[in-house]
Amino acid sequence: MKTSGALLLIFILGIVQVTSAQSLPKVLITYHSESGKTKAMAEAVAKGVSSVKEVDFILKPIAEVTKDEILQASAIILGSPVYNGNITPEVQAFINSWPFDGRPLKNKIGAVFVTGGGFSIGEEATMFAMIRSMMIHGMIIVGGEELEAAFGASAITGEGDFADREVQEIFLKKAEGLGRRVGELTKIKD
Ligand SMILES: Cc1cc2nc3c(=O)[nH]c(=O)nc-3n(C[C@H](O)[C@H](O)[C@H](O)COP(=O)(O)O)c2cc1C
Repeated sequence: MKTSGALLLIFILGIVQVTSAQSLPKVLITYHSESGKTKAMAEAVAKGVSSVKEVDFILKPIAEVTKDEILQASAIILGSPVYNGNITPEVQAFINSWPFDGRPLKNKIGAVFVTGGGFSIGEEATMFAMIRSMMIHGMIIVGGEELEAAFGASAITGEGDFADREVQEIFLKKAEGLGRRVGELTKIKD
């Protein structure tokens, strides 16, 4: 009798654990990156999200994201390199693939990050291209923790001291702060 009681308790605890693991809000961090700079920013965003307890995240390139992952995410943090002052065609195609009928993305949190070769040759325009699309879907837009990441996190990767190097710490910190803020707000909201 005692043994069966203990087994029942273990079974119930197992169910509770599985249920609570399943119900954690999820942040989808996704990006396009050809030479690794935007990927490095995405990893820093993930570091920020992972510092928040009871929030899960998925980190993967846009090419690997499924429709279910988009639908199930409580927040989407999207990253693009700047190409000719804009998002890349791959990021545009990804956004175009988001389900629209019934506006299933409405009230999900949205945030953005970019990397661009130079100062003031497209990084803000690229952030706003993604933000505009997110707002068309009814998403709630969130900027970074710092004033210097007000619209999202950006990194300069090809000009002056920032050329021919890894993405610099000052930019990675902005990305991390963005992830942490989105994580915290996702937790409050869900
Ligand atoms: C086709 C192409 C167009 C680009 N256009 C711009 C641009 O308009 N402005 C800018 O700041 N950087 C531009 N860049 C530089 C990239 O945005 C920059 O190198 C970025 O960090 C690359 O990201 P990735 O390493 O994740 O691919 C361009 C790069 C390519 C390949």
